[in-house]
Amino acid sequence: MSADVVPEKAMLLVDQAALECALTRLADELNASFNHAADAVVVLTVMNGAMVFAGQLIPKLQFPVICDYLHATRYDSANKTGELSWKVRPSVQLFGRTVIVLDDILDQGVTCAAIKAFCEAAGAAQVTFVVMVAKPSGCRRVSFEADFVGLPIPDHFVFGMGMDYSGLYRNLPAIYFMPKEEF
Ligand SMILES: O=P(O)(O)OC[C@H]1O[C@H](OP(=O)(O)OP(=O)(O)O)[C@H](O)[C@@H]1O
Ligand code: HPA
Repeated sequence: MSADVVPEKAMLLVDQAALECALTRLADELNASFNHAADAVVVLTVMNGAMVFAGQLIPKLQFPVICDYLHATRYDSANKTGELSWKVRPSVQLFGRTVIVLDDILDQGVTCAAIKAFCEAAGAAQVTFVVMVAKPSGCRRVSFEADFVGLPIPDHFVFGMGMDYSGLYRNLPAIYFMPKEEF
């Protein structure tokens, strides 16, 4: 997608080159941590936001993986409460498995905390959270930190690289934010 379809007043926060570096570093860290796993690792992508992140990160992983997804969202047309609503649960059995969860953004922490509780209740042996970007800990509504973070970002509403702004712009290949006065 070319820059002329970025919304007016949007500011670039992380360009494509910086994202590529962050994804390569994340993959190196994951490859170092999981290359001795005895069994295939279940990689769960959190739809919708993490689809672009996962699509770029997963091909860089060099250990056996079973790819699956879950769909959980806090905001959609049927739910404006900010509570997590589950649309699709993972299909693969998590019991006894090593699980890596990929999400695009850690903000208030509600989504990741609920997914962690779900995986633990399903009997996963180990659950590791990998997020493309993380807002500062002060943004959390529940206590949660990811195990691996691509890039720390400031507390702005961000979009692009899978993250939406009013349902749009997930296809932007970089991360943008809207200045607070425009938001
Ligand atoms: O840390 P939190 O404050 O819980 O927010 C993070 C979550 O919010 C977004 O999902 P959203 O519910 O907007 O659905 P989407 O992935 O379909 O955009 C994002 O993709 C994360 O999964
Ligand atoms: O800043 C954000 N942008 C897009 N989606 C989000 N979900 C939580 N925070 C954000």
